[in-house]
Amino acid sequence: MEKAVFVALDFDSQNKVHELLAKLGQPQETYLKIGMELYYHYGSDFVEKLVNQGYHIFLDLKLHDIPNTVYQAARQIAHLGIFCTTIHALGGSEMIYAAKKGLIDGTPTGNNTPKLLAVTELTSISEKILANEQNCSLSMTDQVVSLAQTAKKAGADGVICSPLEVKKLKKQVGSDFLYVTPGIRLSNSTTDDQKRIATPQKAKEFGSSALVVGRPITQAEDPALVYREIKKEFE
Ligand SMILES: O=C(O)c1cc(=O)[nH]c(=O)n1[C@@H]1O[C@H](COP(=O)(O)O)[C@@H](O)[C@H]1O
Repeated sequence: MEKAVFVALDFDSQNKVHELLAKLGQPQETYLKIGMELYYHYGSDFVEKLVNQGYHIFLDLKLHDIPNTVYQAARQIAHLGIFCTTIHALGGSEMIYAAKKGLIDGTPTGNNTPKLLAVTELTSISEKILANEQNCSLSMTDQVVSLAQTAKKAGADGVICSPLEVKKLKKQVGSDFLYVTPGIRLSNSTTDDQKRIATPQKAKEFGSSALVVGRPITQAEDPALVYREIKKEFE
């Protein structure tokens, strides 16, 4: 996982996924993220197909429910042979603990338990939205640190956050925890709906463990070129 670049497959059809993978021309060790869009369309068969082809799959379903429901869902997810999955840290420590236990209990003997990543504040949330809509009196960084501390205590393996928070997180939460960062944009990319962004180079300087990149790669004229550029900048 260290220094992985997860390509976010935010597509509405399998054909588009296969077209992109053919363009990337990458062998099996590629890290891919499957999100709600593909999962709700094709279900777990599609996930298992890519797992069986040897890809490292980040299944991003962002679970957020009562602990028992999340435990049962995580137990099912653990059968799929995926590399990591997500929950919302805002669900609280009991829910995070239940997710971790579900992943452990559901992992078939001999397989690795999927890593559990807790989403802190989405990278589409600004300081202003945090204050005005979530009524949070902490600064963004302090709120992310607080959620990460809760997630770590409850057994998560890492968090999803913006690269902008990683430096402080490493100091206050520790280096023995994963900091996986979306909100990645090259200096010439559009920001789209992302608010807390950084370049791969900056993410590297701040200490991100891994990147999540969607549109800058998937919507590029030459996705393989951009993918290689991002990997080179980050590694
Ligand atoms: O959990 C995530 O992966 C995630 C968390 C977050 O805070 N922000 C965020 O953008 N993501 C995901 O990362 C990807 C970013 O996509 P792009 O903005 O197209 O690079 C999307 O698949 C999002 O679902």
